[in-house]
Amino acid sequence: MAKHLALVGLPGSGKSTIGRQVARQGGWVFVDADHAIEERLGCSIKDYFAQHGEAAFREIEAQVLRTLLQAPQPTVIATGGGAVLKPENRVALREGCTVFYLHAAPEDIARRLRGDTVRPLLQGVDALQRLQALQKVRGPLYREVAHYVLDTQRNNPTQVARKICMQVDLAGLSGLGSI
Ligand SMILES: Nc1ncnc2c1ncn2[C@@H]1O[C@H](COP(=O)(O)OP(=O)(O)O)[C@@H](O)[C@H]1O
Ligand SMILES: O=C(O)C1=C[C@@H](OP(=O)(O)O)[C@@H](O)[C@H](O)C1
Ligand SMILES: [Mg+2]
Repeated sequence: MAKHLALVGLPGSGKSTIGRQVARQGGWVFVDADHAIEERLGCSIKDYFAQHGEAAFREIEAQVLRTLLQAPQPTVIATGGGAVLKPENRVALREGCTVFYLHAAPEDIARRLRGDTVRPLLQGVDALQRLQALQKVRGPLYREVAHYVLDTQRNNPTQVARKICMQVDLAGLSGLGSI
């Protein structure tokens, strides 16, 4: 039985912002997986990437995700944009959560993230081109893992959060633990 609610999507799709609002609106616990990873690492994800590389980060990310999914209380989890890359993460997310894919076009996300300095995959490159490449690889993976797909482009974060809460209510998922 699914117990948690997870948000997946490209970096900048709004997982952290909207996840926090969904939890507030629905009275659930919120966890940002990236924050949990940084607590575990004792440094920023950006610094960890620079020192150890992406593959090492993905191992830690998978371990932290596994821990979060074991939480006894229903939790809204904002995943990192690359959490879907590992097949075992996709299986664990799909089985342990109701998963919402927050979709936005790379062009819109590039605008949202103009001036971003914390996302290692978007530093020192053409952000739009990188986001387009990420979308090509990850788009099918987000869709594979998602129970619901939401277009976030014409709605602000509060509106998207409200839509998610409505969907949770409609599908009888309120309380999440009793899906
Ligand atoms: N639906 C939206 N419309 C406009 N801006 C948004 C929307 N969702 C998120 N944002 C903005 O985009 C930026 C990245 O959001 P964030 O929640 O950090 O994304 P993620 O966690 O998916 O990387 C933030 O400045 C946030 O306010
Ligand atoms: O897309 C990615 O691979 C990543 C996205 C980041 O999270 P956001 O999606 O919240 O930016 C963070 O996990 C890390 O920088 C890697
Ligand atoms: Mg985030």
